[in-house]
Amino acid sequence: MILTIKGINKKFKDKIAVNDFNATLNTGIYGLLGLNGAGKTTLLRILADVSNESSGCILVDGKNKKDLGEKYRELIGYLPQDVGFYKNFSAEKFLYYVCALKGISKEEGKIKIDELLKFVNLEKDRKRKIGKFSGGMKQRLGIAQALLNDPKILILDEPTAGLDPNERIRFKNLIADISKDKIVILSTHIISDIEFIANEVLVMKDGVLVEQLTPNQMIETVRGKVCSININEEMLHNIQREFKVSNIARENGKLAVRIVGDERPNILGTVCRDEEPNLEDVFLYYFNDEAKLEGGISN
Ligand SMILES: Nc1ncnc2c1ncn2[C@@H]1O[C@H](COP(=O)(O)OP(=O)(O)OP(=O)(O)O)[C@@H](O)[C@H]1O
Repeated sequence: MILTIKGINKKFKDKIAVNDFNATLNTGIYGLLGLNGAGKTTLLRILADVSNESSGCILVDGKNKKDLGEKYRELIGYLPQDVGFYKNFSAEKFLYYVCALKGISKEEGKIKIDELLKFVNLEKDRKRKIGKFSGGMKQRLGIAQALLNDPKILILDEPTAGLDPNERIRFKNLIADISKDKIVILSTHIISDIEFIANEVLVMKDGVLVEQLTPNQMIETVRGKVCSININEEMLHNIQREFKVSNIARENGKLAVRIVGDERPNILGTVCRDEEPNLEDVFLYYFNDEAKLEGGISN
């Protein structure tokens, strides 16, 4: 299956949220990466057919979303940022409710619900009220509801938001498992969420697709632009002001500072060492000054 996003534009009054977005997606996992407000949700809502594009079109194997109508929606599984769970519903009741909305019969639904609750590891919690679920459990239930109609295109909007590290790993494994015969599109602003599972990363900035590359290709785009230097602590402030710092660590009483960018510091008596780039460096490079180093100095 080939999903073609062709010249998609979305305008809200005078705001262009998605700007001439073009991409071709095959089976596999695609990470849609961008800062808050980049236009990810807007694009995913258009792909999920809950919002209309201002112009452009979405094609599945060359057929227009608008002409396919209901047939298009049957291909889609969608996990929005806010699912709108009913707190008093049990997991099982909620899934039956979604089946009804999707036009899946009770008999067919029962088989699918049993299978999916097992798959997302919520079988023993099926009778529990969603109001008592953790963030990770809710996300797994969200995935289950998106998979009820066995979609060929799975759209996940910030699926790892609010998950703890363990839940994140479990969730990533689940996605990798699902993606064998599907197009999975997953939006995030956290690079580690897609580092090892995405076949391709689509970098979105101010509504525009700026790159569509494999994680390795992305890393290659910053090769030669990552270095580290050892400095005294009092120099850190100046370095941070002038360069993009991706990591700071203490080393023998000095600070080892990792820097990303086209330019390198030229400090008398210090040597700039070339470093092997990683996706964190890529993120910092693409998102420039908007992305700030979170956390402090690692020891
Ligand atoms: N209904 C709307 N009316 C007006 N402006 C909107 C509307 N929806 C989104 N926008 C604007 O479009 C831009 C893109 O928003 P969008 O939610 O798609 O970004 P995002 O990348 O998903 O960010 P986030 O991660 O914060 O959800 C933002 O500037 C947002 O304020």
